[in-house]
Amino acid sequence: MVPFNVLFIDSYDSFTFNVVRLIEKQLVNGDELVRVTTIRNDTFADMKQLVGELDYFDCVIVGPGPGNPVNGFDDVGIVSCLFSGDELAEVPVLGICLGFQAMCYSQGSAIDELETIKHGQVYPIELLSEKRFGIFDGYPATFKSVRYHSLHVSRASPMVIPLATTDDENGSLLMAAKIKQRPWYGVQYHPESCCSELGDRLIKNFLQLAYDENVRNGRHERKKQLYEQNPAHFGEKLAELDGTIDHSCIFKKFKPVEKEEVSVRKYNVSKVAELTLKLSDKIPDAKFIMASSKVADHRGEWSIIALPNERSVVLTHYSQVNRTTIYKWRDPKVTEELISRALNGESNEAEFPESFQVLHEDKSHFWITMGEFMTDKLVSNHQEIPFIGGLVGTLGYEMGYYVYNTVPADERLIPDAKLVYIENCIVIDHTSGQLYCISLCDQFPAHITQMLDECEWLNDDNQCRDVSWSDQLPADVSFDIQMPDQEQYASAFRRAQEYMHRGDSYELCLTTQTNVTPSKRITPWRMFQTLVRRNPAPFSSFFEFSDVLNTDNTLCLLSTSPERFLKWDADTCELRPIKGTVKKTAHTTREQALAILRTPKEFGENLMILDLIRNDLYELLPDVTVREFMVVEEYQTMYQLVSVVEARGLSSPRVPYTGLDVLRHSLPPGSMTGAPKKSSVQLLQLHLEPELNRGALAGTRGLYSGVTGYWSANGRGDWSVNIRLLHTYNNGHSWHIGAGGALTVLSSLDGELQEMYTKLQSTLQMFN
Ligand SMILES: C=C(O[C@@H]1C=C(C(=O)O)C=C[C@H]1O)C(=O)O
Ligand SMILES: NC(=O)CC[C@H](N)C(=O)O
Repeated sequence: MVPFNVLFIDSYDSFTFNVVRLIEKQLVNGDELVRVTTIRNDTFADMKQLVGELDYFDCVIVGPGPGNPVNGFDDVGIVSCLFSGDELAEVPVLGICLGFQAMCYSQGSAIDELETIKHGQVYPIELLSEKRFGIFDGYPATFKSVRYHSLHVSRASPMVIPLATTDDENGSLLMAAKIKQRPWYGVQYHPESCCSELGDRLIKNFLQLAYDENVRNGRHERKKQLYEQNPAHFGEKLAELDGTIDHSCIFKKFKPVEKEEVSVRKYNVSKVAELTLKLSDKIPDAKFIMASSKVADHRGEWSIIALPNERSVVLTHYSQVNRTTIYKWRDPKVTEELISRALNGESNEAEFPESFQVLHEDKSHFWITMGEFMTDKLVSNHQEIPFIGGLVGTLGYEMGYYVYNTVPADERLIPDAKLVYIENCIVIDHTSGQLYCISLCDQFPAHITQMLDECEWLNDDNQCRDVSWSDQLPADVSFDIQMPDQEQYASAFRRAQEYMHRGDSYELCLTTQTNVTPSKRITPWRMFQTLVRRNPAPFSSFFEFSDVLNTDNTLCLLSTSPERFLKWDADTCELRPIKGTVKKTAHTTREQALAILRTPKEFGENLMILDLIRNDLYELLPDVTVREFMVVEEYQTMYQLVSVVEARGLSSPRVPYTGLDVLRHSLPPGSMTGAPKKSSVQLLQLHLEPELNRGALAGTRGLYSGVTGYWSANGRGDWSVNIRLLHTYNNGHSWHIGAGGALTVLSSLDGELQEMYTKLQSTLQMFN
């Protein structure tokens, strides 16, 4: 039987797939499955192209999005002209938010900016008394729904039949309507938000109305005939439209096998978090650390010390020149000069040492390179341990969707991603007090196990806590600190407000860059030791890559991140977006922080990102739930509002994706962009941040706002957001610190400036 087909038109919104999944969950006419085909608002250049496709669909749903339907195709694509001609006259349509506004506008209604804008706010929607049928069949007189809009239907034309309203500071506002003589319906609110009630009923009612309408007007019969004439062609047509949005996977999923060479040696150790750093300090070899310097529920339970060796392969991507280098860690034949010539295309392969390769590929293909690199290394061993070896490293902000490294190719080349393949590691479970020395090839360094065997304090909490290093940096070093310019910040803030008032974004995470130059280089390890003492956090990371010998062109990253971006195991993904920040003073209690963090401003800020994260997950996975809703977490210098979202289904044979796909797909982290992601990222990168961060590299964020973590050989992964970190591209001769926060229409300049400084201080304080 041919399913009930819905054409969904997406305006590059960050809530799209929340709606799409809601539609797919419904059954029409009791038992007909619903199939949704999603296209973008610019997939077709005009209505003539789209009209030929309509007979394949039972109805059209026009989703939310940035922009204003009044501004035409450039702003909202085909949504600007969907309703103006007769092409859709008989087609049942549901417009949501932007789609609703476009529909009403086409009928002669006026669209204007709201006086008081609502982004991520819950309101009672009141049905006009006689309208509790049709799309509102079975509804109570009022129900709660989330609003995300700057614009509204300020004057409804006579063609618009009002169905629902809400009241706020703006007066009474139109929240739902039907168009006269057309099977067209629309809602201004967002039925798909996780804080909206009865969203599924609205969709179900609409789909049923669409079915009944099509039976009446003959469209149902036409679609049936089209299908019966050539079912294969019908299917191909839908597949072709589905393919207009790239949902390919990085590599074909397979079941890895157990490998005998994997060795694990266990020690009982103290549960004290400082153990990791104290132990690291005793290991003279190079190491990368993903440590918990603050153990808390569900995060920071594990610490990892990854030990690179001469067999470790280093993958580095430079999107400025679309090239990836692959070589062995500290291979004496791989020099800075060789890399530089290879990246600029000045050398040929015959000159390359054996371990060295350069791939000409864009950042999107880099993910495939990662996947190919790992496919023969994935094993089924030790699923209970989060990391057993594998790729560790960092992916910068510009690796994400819609962001580009805008530093010209003839300027200094900045890596956007660096990952090192690790065969040996120490993994510590702080909750059970277990330490594992793991080798993927049964060659764990003997001198380290010997050191552990002889170590007398591994089990002694007090001795573990007693770290010997200072919380101060060496007194003979001074620091030149270039802070963000307040005037520039104020100007960017005001322009951000204009964009949000115009409806181009609902939330913008505006960030600044601070540069610190020490009078004398301090080793990254010494810097990190002080940083973690000053600002302990569950996701502290230390990466001094030093992957090429004899060069200062080396990437280092010292992070004290409070925020997990994405963790995955065999079936489940977990994301923990933080949105909402209160500075800690001697007088703020947790209760007071909670009261502030639950005000409309912080609530809306968090909800928008929560819905965005649901969307990013729903795009690939069928089962997404909000496990924790806006809880307060306490850190050294601030309180933060955190939500936890979980998605299941990675192990399902119906899901072609792996955790790596989810990671690729959901970068950059929504908590660092704002919503909708595409428009917000572009406004930030092209219009707001270049001037504000003139000292930085042409408006790029670099490692800040990216992620750091691992993809383990046993298939698991865990990545934290690159915030509260220092990073350097020149081995610590100068450091960059990013700090920022999400702006909404409820933000005040002073409040946001304070928040940005509070975050900046969490790292900058180490220089005092
Ligand atoms: C932008 C930063 O932090 C992000 C923004 C937050 C906010 O707006 O409340 C909170 C945590 C991070 O997701 C930063 O620390 O620089
Ligand atoms: N969520 C939306 O669809 C928003 C529509 C429109 N851009 C507005 O801001 O009002």
